[in-house]
Amino acid sequence: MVQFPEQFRWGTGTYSYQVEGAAHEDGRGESIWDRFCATPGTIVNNESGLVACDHYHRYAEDIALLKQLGVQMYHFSIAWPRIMPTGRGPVNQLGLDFYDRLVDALLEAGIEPFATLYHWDLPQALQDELGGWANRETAYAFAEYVDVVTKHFGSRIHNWLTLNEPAVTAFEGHEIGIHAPGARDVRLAWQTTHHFLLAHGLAVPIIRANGDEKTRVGITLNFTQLDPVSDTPEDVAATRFMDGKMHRWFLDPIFRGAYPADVVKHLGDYVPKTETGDAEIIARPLDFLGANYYTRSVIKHDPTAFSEYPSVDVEGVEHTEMDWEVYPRGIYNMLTRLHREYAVPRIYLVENGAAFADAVNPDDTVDDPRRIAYLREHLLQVHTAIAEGVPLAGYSVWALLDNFEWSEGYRMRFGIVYVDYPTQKRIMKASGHWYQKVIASNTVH
Ligand SMILES: CO[C@H](O)c1c[n+]2c([nH]1)[C@H](O)[C@@H](O)[C@H](O)[C@H]2CO
Repeated sequence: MVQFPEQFRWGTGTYSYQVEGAAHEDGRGESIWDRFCATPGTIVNNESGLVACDHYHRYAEDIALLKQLGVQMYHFSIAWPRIMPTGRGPVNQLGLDFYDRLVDALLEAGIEPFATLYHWDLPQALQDELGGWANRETAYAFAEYVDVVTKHFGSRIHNWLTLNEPAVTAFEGHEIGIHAPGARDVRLAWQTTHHFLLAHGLAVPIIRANGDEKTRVGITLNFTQLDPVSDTPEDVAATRFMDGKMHRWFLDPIFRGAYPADVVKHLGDYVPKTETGDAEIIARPLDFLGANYYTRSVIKHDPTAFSEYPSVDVEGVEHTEMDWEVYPRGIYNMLTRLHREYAVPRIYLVENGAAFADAVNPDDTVDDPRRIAYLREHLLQVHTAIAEGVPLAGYSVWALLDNFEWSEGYRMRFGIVYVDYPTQKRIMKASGHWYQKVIASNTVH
C-alpha cells in the first residue's frame, strides 16, 4: 500500500469534441473534426462527434459522477467553434453560456476546473480561409480566441492549458493524415509544429493578463516510452530521432529556448520557417507542464524513412484494445526525465488510462479488472517518481466517460464510466469504484 502526499490532487477528464455532441446547436460553428468525420472512410463505422456522449445537455449528470468519484480537479477543453463560430470576429454568447453553466457547476461541486483551450477542434472556417495551422496567421487567431475566453472566465478558471498534444495533432493530422484535417505532407506537418508552439507562446501572457494572482498556465505534451528494437547504431539513431520528433521538439523550445540541434540537422530544409522573436515567445515561463502517458513504442530503423520510423510489436506482453503495450515503468521514466533534464517546476499527469473491451453484466455492472490493474501499476510507478522528488502535483485518469476515440470512433472505451450510447446511460465501472476508494484514502493498494 502506498500513500500519496497530503496535497496531491486527483482528477479525471473529457474533451469537447469527444463528449459534447450538440454539434449544430446554439450557434456552434463547424470544426475540422466535423468535416473530417463527414469524409467517408476516415472514421471506423463512419462515426463522429455529432452526438457523442451528449455532454452538452448531460453535463450536470456527469458532474454528479465527478462528485461521486470525489475528484478535486476536472480536465475539459473549450471548443473554439462554440466561442467563435468562424474562428475570428463575432463571439457566440450561447457558447460562452454553456461553459458558464459547466464551470459554475464544477465550482459549486468544489471541483477545480482545468481548462484546455485547444484540443484539436479548429474552426473549419480557418482551415478554409487560412489553411489552418499551416498558416502562421492561425496562431494569431488562436491568441484572439484565448483573449475572449480568458477575459470571460479568468476569475473562475485558474488552471489553463493552452494546447493538448501539439505533436499528435501536428503529425497525425498533417503527416500521417489519420486525424483532422487529414493532410499528408511532411513539410507542412513540421511547419504546423512551429505554429502550434507560437500559438502557445502568444497565449501565455494573455492568460496571465486576464487572470488573477491564482492563475496558472501550462501546456499538455504527450510522452511515450521509446526503446530501440536492438542496440545497433541504426536502431538507436532511429529511436533518438523519434524521441526528438515527439518529445524534445516541443520540450526544448518551451523549456530551453531552442529547437533540438540534432532534429534541426536531420530535417535539413524541411525545418520550419520561423521569424525573429518567435523563440522568446515560445519560451515564456510556465507554471506547470501537463503530461500524458499511455504506452511504449519499440522503434526500428528503416532506410526509406525520413520523418517517421516504424515501431514493432512486442510479443508476449499485455496490450490494450488499442494494441498499445502495457508498460507502467514508462510513466516513471517520463516523470523522472522531465524532472532531471528539464527541471519542470510542477507537473500534472493529465492523461493516463487504457481501452479494454468492457461489457455490461445482466445486473448493470461493468467489471474491468484489467483497467484497475493498469491504473494500479501506473500509479505505483507514479508514487515511486514522487518519492524520488518529482514535483507531480496531481494525476488525472483518462477518461471519465467512454467517448469518441478519434479515428477509432466509439469502439474504444477508455472511461471509468461506461456509456451506453443508444440510451446515453452512464454506468460506473468497477474501475470507477476502485478510483473512488483511491481518492478517498489517497492511497493505492
Ligand atoms: C499516445 O497516446 C496519446 O498520448 C494520447 C492518447 N489520447 C490522447 N493522446 C488524446 O489527448 C485523447 O483525446 C485521446 O482520447 C487519448 C486516448 O487515445
